[in-house]
Amino acid sequence: MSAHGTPIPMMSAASGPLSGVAEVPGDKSISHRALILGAMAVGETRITGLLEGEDVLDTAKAMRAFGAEVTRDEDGTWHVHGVGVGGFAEPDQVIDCGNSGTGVRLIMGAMATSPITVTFCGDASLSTRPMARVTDPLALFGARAVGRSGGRLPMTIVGAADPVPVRYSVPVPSAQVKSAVLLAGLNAPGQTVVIEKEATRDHTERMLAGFGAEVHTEETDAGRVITLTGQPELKPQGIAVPRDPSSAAFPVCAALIVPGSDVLVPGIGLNPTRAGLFTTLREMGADLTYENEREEGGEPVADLRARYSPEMTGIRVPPERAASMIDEYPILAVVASCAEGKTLMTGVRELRVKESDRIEAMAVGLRACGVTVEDGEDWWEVTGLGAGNVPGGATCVSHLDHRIAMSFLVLGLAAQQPVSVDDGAPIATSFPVFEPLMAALGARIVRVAVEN
Ligand SMILES: O=C(O)C1=C[C@@H](OP(=O)(O)O)[C@@H](O)[C@H](O)C1
Ligand SMILES: C=C(OP(=O)(O)O)C(=O)O
Repeated sequence: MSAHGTPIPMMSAASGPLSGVAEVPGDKSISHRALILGAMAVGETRITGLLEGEDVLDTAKAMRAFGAEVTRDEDGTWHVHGVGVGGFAEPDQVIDCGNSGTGVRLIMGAMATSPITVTFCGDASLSTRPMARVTDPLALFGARAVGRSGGRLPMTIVGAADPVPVRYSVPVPSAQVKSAVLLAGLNAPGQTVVIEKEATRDHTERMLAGFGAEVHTEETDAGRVITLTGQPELKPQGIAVPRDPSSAAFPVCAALIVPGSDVLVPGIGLNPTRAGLFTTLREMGADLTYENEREEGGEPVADLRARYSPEMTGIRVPPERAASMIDEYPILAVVASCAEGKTLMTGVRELRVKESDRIEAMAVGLRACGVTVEDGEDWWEVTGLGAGNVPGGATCVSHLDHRIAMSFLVLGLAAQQPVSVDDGAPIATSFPVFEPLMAALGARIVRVAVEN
């Protein structure tokens, strides 16, 4: 089964130098938040650069079901007419969040302090992912959740009619959990406090402040303490979504491992809570430079230039960096396969509960491509073979996971034999223009016809 339809088998093969400019689409995390906060503001929010991937389109659909008016101009500008904090209507249909953990968890938070009852579902991947991490703190506000065993979707949330504010220490490093609690806190009276030991992406805090909410972050010995004052009137915004560093990772890493490549990826968001991969690649010896560093819409941005880097070496990636590159470990493992020596990644337990168990999915596929990978619950280690030495030649299983599919397709560009993936359909959840964008750089990535 694919994310939203028929599987699309794909294959990639050794390519000539990749060159050109790769304009990757808008940031997925920021796009979800722009739609949700736009729907909770009073008046019209205007969004440019919104990611039009399936995950975000499912969130747009959900916001309509809650009563917001969400429209798109022909030029790709989106408009959200919000209903105000506490103004969500009860949807008359099940909210299908497709493949998106961010979508379902943030929307659960946003509705949990309104007196409405909502049933959520998702695809086969999302239906395996843990939701108790969100419904536990939402229960403290007074919301009730009934789902499948193990706290899985489909799940119904009965929102709190008289919510109370909450003080919550997030037990796992998760921006989705933090954001769900903050969004729930919007419609609770008084102050909601979230404490996170490890800093995770802070787009919700930044955007809440942009919409006029009173939100403060304090760095303490216990971690980040975020305090939100409830029941604000959110003021609609103009939001320019920066390009997604998690999508930029694919053309950047492809350029580093394909001989002769020189690729420019302009306008990439380099919020420090997201940029860990690029720091790691530079430590490995990648020829990766930041050009034209600037600030756009309150986020640091630069043009990334990546050139073929045959001399990269394996490193130990520090566990405290994990949150800032959590979605980038699969593609880092591909680069690590083409570097000299071992790359050890620790503190990465969370990779096991993404769209797939990403350590397992990558380890199995890389081994089939001739790379040695060892792993434990919270770590994995890739033994690099050096530039040009990865055999490839396998069909890898994507497990409904866009990042697994894209990672193996990038590996095939630098491997000795082509690499196939059983299903590239999930790529459309986050990077709908991956195929034409990579083709324009010179990458040989094709769909494989299925015989009936
Ligand atoms: O808040 C977000 O937008 C996201 C948070 C991360 O998930 P967790 O919060 O589960 O770590 C990340 O993996 C996901 O792609 C997007
Ligand atoms: C983990 C991811 O997304 P989500 O949790 O929103 O499904 C991702 O995009 O890599």
